[in-house]
Amino acid sequence: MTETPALLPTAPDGATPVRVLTIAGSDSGGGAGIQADMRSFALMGVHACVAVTAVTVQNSTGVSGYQAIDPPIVADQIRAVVTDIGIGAAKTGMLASSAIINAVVSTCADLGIGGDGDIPLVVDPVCASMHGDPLLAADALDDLRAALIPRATIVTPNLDEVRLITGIDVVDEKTQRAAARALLDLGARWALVKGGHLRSSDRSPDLLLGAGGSGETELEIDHERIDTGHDHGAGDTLAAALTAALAHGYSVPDALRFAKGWVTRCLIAAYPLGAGHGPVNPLWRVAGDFPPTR
Ligand SMILES: Nc1ncnc2c1ncn2[C@@H]1O[C@H](COP(=O)(O)OP(=O)(O)O)[C@@H](O)[C@H]1O
Ligand SMILES: Cc1ncc(COP(=O)(O)OP(=O)(O)O)c(N)n1
Repeated sequence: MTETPALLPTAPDGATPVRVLTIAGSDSGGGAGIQADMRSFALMGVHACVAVTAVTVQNSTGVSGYQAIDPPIVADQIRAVVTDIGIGAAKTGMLASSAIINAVVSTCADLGIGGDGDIPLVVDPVCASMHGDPLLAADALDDLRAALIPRATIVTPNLDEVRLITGIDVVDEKTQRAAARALLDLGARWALVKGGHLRSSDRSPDLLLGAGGSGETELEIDHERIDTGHDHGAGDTLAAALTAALAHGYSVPDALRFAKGWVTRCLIAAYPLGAGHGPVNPLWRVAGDFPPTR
């Protein structure tokens, strides 16, 4: 078995890199949402296109409001970049409302993103910020379950999101597995139940379940907990790394091995910001000597 590399291959100077699309909300504090995606994508060496779904008013202490984008404008952003620039994979983050979920789902279906299409779709089912501020209307949960999750190549809820979506309270490995199965039953090809919020544990175990080869594949991917209060954007960063690796053609389990290494390294480098929680930090990639330009 070959080892999953810690970094993705990069394109030589002047060559078009692998492209991805993030369909997500803006975080004015720069730590989560589109901003987390963009900085991780850039530092992983992929070109990221963007479909903005909402503009949040957010800092390190929470989200005080947001303005959702008109659903046809969200759909048009997706169509404009996919039909011109082309992408190897896409991810969804904050989608704010049922109307945006449905616009995203029907546009992705038209363009072969997720479902049985050729372009993998990572669904990070963002429902609320880490402070509990809502980022998805409560009446949009049915469409999340019935329309978006069935298009997901992989769905990546945290424990709060899994409880809202499946009703299962994950407290240990058994309930984590039951929750992953419930997500597959909703129609996702793969389900990753993240253990970042299993606060009782000194580990951070994520459980992946899905269809691989002849039967079902299960992978528990674990890391010692990093002792940091600065984990804002961890879920976005993990999903962005999964998306980049899938765009490079990795299998879902290998993409997860890469992504877990990436987010763990970003948690080690996380820094304080403002009065609340600071962000996970992919800027470790630019530390060190600047390489010669010629
Ligand atoms: N303190 C931590 N130490 C190690 N890994 C962590 C820590 N917090 C989160 N993770 C990992 O980061 C990823 C994102 O998880 P999580 O924080 O649960 O997502 P979200 O940001 O969506 O709430 C998962 O792989 C999780 O296991
Ligand atoms: C605009 C926006 N999108 C997503 C989130 C949530 O980010 P996530 O990485 O799930 O993590 P938390 O830091 O909130 O746990 C957000 N806050 N804003």
